[in-house]
Amino acid sequence: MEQAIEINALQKSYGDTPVLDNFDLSVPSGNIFGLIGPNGAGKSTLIGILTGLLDYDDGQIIIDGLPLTEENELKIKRRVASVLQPPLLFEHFTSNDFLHYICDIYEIPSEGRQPKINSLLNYLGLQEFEYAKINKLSAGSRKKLSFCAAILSKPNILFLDEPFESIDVISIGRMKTILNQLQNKGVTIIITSHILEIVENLCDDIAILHNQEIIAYLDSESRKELQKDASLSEIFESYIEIEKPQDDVLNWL
Ligand SMILES: Nc1ncnc2c1ncn2[C@@H]1O[C@H](COP(=O)(O)OP(=O)(O)OP(=O)(O)O)[C@@H](O)[C@H]1O
Repeated sequence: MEQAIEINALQKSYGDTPVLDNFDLSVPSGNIFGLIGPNGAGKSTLIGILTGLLDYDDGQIIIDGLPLTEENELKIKRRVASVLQPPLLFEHFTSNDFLHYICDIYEIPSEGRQPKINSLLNYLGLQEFEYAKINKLSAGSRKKLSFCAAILSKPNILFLDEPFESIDVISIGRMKTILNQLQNKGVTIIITSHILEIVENLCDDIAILHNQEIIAYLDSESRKELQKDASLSEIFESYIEIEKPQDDVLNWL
């Protein structure tokens, strides 16, 4: 099976503290891939590295068949898009100007652009904010706008770091519909989320990141087997060894 992303022996530390240690991961092409893990596990750090925003110390990364080197960086950036946490936006642009700017960067033809922008804004409940300055938008609207920008750039690989945080249920449903359509077109989607019910329903393969490495990789076969008797939350808890607090620890409440 072709891999959209291949990571070998990746090392990343902040100062003396390792976050990813001898880290390996492959994501199959066309997968909606869920990366889950406790707070501070390193999910955003990994997404930051894969989107070229963060440096790493050692290791090999191949994205869409191209080794992540300085030479390939621009080519890779043209093939991937991301929604980061917090989303990267230009605060003083209007929503509409921002989306046009993204289209310019990705050389999306100007003909037919506005109807595409409007249909996305409309579909995700952002139409009334078309001419609003981004710094006036709510947290959920900012995230949805960042999602629109990522979709407009027509990526081969889409990185979504906590895409559903602050989003209302109707918009979540619509984002999921868009993601399923993109998958049907062959796009690979990598999602980090703490909302395990969504990950469970939306994702194909799921990996658990903990203690600087992938401690479990659940492909569709192993998920079928494990999820006969347990939800993803229960599976997650069974893998993450967290010291249980004593029952009376919050008696002071
Ligand atoms: N710029 C930074 N400098 C120093 N340490 C950092 C920096 N960014 C992240 N860290 C640390 O790296 C570790 C991994 O952080 P990261 O944000 O990647 O985790 P995460 O899995 O995305 O967490 P969460 O689920 O809470 O968003 C944490 O211990 C965090 O404190």
